[in-house]
Amino acid sequence: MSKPLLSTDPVYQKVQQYYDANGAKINIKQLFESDPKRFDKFNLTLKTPNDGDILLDYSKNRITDDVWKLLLQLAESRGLAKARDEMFGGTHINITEDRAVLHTALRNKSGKPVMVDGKDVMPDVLAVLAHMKEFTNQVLSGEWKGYTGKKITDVVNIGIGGSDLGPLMVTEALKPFSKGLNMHFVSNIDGTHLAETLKKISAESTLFIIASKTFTTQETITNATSAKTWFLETAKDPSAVAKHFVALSTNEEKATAFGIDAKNMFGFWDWVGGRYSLWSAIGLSISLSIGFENFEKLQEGAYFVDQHFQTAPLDQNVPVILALLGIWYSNFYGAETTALLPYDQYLHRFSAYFQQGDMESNGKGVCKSGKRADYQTGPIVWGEPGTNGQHAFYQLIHQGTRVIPCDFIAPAQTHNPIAGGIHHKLILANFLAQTEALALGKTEEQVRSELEKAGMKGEKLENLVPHKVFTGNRPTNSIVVKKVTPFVLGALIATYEHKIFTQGVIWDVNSFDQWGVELGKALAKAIEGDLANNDKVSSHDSSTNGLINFIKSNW
Ligand SMILES: O=P(O)(O)OC[C@H]1O[C@@](O)(CO)[C@@H](O)[C@@H]1O
Repeated sequence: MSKPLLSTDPVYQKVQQYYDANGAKINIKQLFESDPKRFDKFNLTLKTPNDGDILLDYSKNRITDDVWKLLLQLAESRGLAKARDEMFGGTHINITEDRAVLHTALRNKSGKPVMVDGKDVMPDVLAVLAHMKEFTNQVLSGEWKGYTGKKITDVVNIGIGGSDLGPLMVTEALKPFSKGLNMHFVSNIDGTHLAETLKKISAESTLFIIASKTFTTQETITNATSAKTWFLETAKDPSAVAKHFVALSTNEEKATAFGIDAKNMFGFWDWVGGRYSLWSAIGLSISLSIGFENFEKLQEGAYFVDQHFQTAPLDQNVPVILALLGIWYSNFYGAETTALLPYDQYLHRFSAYFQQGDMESNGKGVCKSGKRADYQTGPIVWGEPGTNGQHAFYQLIHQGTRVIPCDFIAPAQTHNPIAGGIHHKLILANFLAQTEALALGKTEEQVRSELEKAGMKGEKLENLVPHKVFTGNRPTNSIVVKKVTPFVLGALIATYEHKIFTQGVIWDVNSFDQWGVELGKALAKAIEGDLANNDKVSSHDSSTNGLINFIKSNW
């Protein structure tokens, strides 16, 4: 049963009224001045079994007790609890594809069944995990040999979107846990991506993973075909393919048609969305990189947050808190983007991962009811690791005209305490300073006083002052973990998955289909034909005709 448009929800309208009356007056610095213990009220700690605490500090936000209560009521009025139970319960909440959404089943450590259409899917899930474990151990032990008898030294994951971004992000984030294989990721159909990778590997000691939920994605099949051709130029014997190619897919028919041996197939199911699939067979490259035991710890971290998300009261629920803050800024303050800023170099692909995770889930303009949303839905997600971002775009975040809610993520401990730990102390100091500066800013009086102390005066000083004022009042969340471990990373990823889910419920969009990627693919197919010869084209709009004809006159 579809919901009324968010804008017609009585609680939403109360939030709007509160915003209209107070939004412009809420000032983070004043909130801290009026309540020096503000942090105590707006922070939450998750106590993990063996990986330390995870702290969420959401006090540096433009929220008062009153609006926070209203936002929590909004989550209730939009039926979050019921929607959450439907997801975990296997209801076909992906209504346009008539599918359940159960990436959570992949990491279900309860020992209890998960029913999809009357069938417990856990035996199949566990069977694939067992196959992944066996294969991982065979490769890492050297038992699995290439066609010349050499052990595998390099793994090339060929996939795109959810079949690339998750494995790439996680293997980068958990490099300290690497078991020693050289990991490569090829995603772009631009031949450069594969060509540059092939320069680094030897056919006889490389395992190619063809990762594709549908096994129809043009980029992946093109790259896989070229990789197989390259491989056979050396190996010659087609039977060697079975030792060097495996497939991760829901489509066994297409994978075997490609030439993958059925026993080298690692399957998953249509109730696993591509951008939620790293927990599935798609995570095989992760398992090969860090070992199956660490892959399971990654899953356990996600399961820990699944439990938290399902059981914690909404006002003590980390994904819900992050979701409601995002709604407050996007639907009321008009923020169009949100920045993910990990202060940990290993997490350098974290933001890129959630560009797909968030924007492909909630980048929807039509609600589940079929009505067009007359309010903002999914934000633009972006970001780079600190401190690099500080030297690229923090000028805009600090002094620009836009509200950019930022999530900072930082580990108390580094994996690389080089130079006596000074590097880590400095990155932590920068992380802490940035959130403080964004919240509190620097007043005109402070600027003037500083410039006068530096000996500046008169017109020169007056002209400079406005340019050096920091308005502050720029909202941030800080998530601090003890150390980035497989468990902690799994918890972080699941936290954001459930934040995205929660926002999708409130906006009433289907967070689990992605029809928006289809039109471009279809048009590309048509243009492929135009590029098959040197004839001038005139069948498109004048821009596309002009572009095609220019390319043809220059190739
Ligand atoms: O895993 P596959 O089926 O090759 O899809 C790859 C990616 O393509 C999409 O854009 C869907 O077409 C993403 O949703 C998906 O993760």
